[in-house]
Amino acid sequence: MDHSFRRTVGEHRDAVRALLSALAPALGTETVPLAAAAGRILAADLRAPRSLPPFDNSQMDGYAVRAAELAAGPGPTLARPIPAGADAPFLEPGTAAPIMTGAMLPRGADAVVPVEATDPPSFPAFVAGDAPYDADARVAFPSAVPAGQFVRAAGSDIAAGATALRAGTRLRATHLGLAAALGVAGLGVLRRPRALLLSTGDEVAAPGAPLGPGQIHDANTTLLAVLLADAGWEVRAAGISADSVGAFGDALARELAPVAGSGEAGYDLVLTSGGISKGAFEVVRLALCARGVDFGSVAMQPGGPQGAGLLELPGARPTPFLAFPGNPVSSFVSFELLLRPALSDLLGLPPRRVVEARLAEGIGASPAGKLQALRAVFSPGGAGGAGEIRPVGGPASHLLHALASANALILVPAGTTAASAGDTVEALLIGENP
Ligand SMILES: Nc1nc2c(c(=O)[nH]1)N[C@H]1C(S)=C(S)[C@@H](COP(=O)(O)OP(=O)(O)OC[C@H]3O[C@@H](n4cnc5c(N)ncnc54)[C@H](O)[C@@H]3O)O[C@H]1N2
Ligand code: MOO
Repeated sequence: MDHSFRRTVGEHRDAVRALLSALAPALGTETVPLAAAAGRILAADLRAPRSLPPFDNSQMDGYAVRAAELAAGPGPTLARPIPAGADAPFLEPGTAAPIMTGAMLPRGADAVVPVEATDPPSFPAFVAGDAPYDADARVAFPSAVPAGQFVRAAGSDIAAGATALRAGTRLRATHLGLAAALGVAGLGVLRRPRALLLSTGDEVAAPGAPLGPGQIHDANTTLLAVLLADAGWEVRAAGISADSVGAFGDALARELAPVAGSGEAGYDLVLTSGGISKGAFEVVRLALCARGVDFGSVAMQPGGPQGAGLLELPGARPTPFLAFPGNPVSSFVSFELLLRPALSDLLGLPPRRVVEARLAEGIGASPAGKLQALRAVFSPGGAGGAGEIRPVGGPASHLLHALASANALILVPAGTTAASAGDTVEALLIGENP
């Protein structure tokens, strides 16, 4: 491989995909209780161990009846009420059984008449147990009731043995509610991949720490940790390494030392920020260019400087490694354009949506030959019309405030250097995934 690459966004994205492609099969699985499975990836198809509903039951508070009897002649007399959570006794011909929503439909019945459709429109006192059972209580029923009315048939939601959830599903509340209804207490999910995050720079201090002259607070650790955690990763934030090749190498070696007893490093990805461009103290590049990592430039702005490779440190397992640029917006754009697509492929992370939108104001000075990602606010159009998009801040990669107020990245193609108000552009939505 060329050790100082120049790549298009697509080429580097593919390189990142290739680097991480071994990840999913190597993750292994674990079984977790349902409440802990939210956001995790289902490891194998879940087959329904029973039907839902498990038995025919009533959809209304009312009376279980034989529909044909109502049309035929004198109304049925009242049987004893059917308690919920119990086996329903056979419905004798000529009778109607008071039944509550969810109670088992008695054999012999084929429809339910809601109580408000009868006369009187409320249950006699014995139904609630407020009076002794009264075989002489009379209720008038409508005469035309279709068979099946208000009956929830066994298996009408899902039949026993059918596939309830597919392997690869990123589990949400609705999936887990279904598993719970099927009586499944825990699910086999992919082990969460583990990432090690390391920020670099003598000028960078942890949020909360006092700042010396020329120092700034570390935005990247938080930004990247949250992006990875949202994507289902377990993240160890190893802090900030000084701008010294020795200190950086020591920090990496310490973090990647084999986990006691397992003989393996515990990370599936190491991600650094900063220290990779053309300065005099580019620690990441200097420390790792001879250790399996390639550094170079990708035709995008922000996010041009990049490093990627299989990190080889003595005593540690080769580990996928990515180096993002230090500017916070560059790190964010690198995650969205280069890393997220690989995570979507591997881990079922929903891809970001790309939309077309009309520019509310013109844009200019996009660098020739580079894809530019401009921060912007997208407003969806009404009634099928294209939405509108308005750039916020500017193209520079230190503008975190503008990034925080953006919900989209305008993607200005490599061949375009300017566009006018009213032109249609493509934008990546970076707000909540649908
Ligand atoms: N002569 C050149 N200089 C630069 C070039 C170039 O092509 N020629 N490229 C510029 C571009 S583009 C970028 S992006 C940056 C990338 O630089 P590095 O990845 O080496 O990052 P640093 O120099 O360490 O930092 C850049 C910038 O970001 C700030 N920073 C770093 N870490 C953090 C953090 N964790 N939280 C907040 N801010 C951080 C740092 O203070 C710098 O201001 O290089 C350009 N230079
Ligand atoms: O690529 Mo740098 O990320 O423009 O600021």
